[in-house]
Amino acid sequence: MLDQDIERVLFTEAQLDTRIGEIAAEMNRDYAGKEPVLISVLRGSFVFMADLTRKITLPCTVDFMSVSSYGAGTKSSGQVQITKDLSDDIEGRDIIVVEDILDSGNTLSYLLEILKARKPASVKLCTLLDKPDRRVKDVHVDYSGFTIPDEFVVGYGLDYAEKYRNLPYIGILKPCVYGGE
Ligand SMILES: O=P(O)(O)OC[C@H]1O[C@H](OP(=O)(O)OP(=O)(O)O)[C@H](O)[C@@H]1O
Ligand code: HPA
Ligand SMILES: [Mg+2]
Repeated sequence: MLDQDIERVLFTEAQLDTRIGEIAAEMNRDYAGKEPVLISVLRGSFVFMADLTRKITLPCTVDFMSVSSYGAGTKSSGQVQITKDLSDDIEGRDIIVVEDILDSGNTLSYLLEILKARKPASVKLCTLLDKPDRRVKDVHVDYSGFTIPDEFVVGYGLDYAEKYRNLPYIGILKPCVYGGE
């Protein structure tokens, strides 16, 4: 059972649902009269993206980009690779980048630079989790779900070595699972 590898639950399904409703309500106000493009950063943000977009009542479009920097470990390699690019042009569009977690900042600082170079009308960042203790790159966040301590978390899209993404809650992984103390 996946549950056995979890030290403690950080956010339950109900807590996630409530907070995501609040973020969507803010977006519904901020983008009234506009038609933003929500860009999901795969793979980690797929669950958050699905729940967030269903709470957005504005006309919007979705697109997907895939980047990877963690491989099978718990520390950023610092090397970010685009493994799938967007399907559509974003020039002149209001874009909202949707991420599961902002940790070292390596992924998003790289990604945001690439997206800004494509001349969108505006760029905002929405991250479900923010882990500021491990930041090495400065990244401005517009919508943040929760600030979390310096622990490796999994579930609700977040993985360790590609596992645990299907847990419906967010939990702290037992360090013994990844060889920590
Ligand atoms: O701020 P950072 O230290 O860069 O970490 C955050 C990024 O790392 C994870 O992705 P990962 O590279 O593991 O790919 P994944 O989304 O497929 O799990 C996570 O989903 C974020 O995209
Ligand atoms: O705490 C984390 N959990 C899962 N993936 C991650 N990518 C960066 N930080 C994390
Ligand atoms: Mg990951």
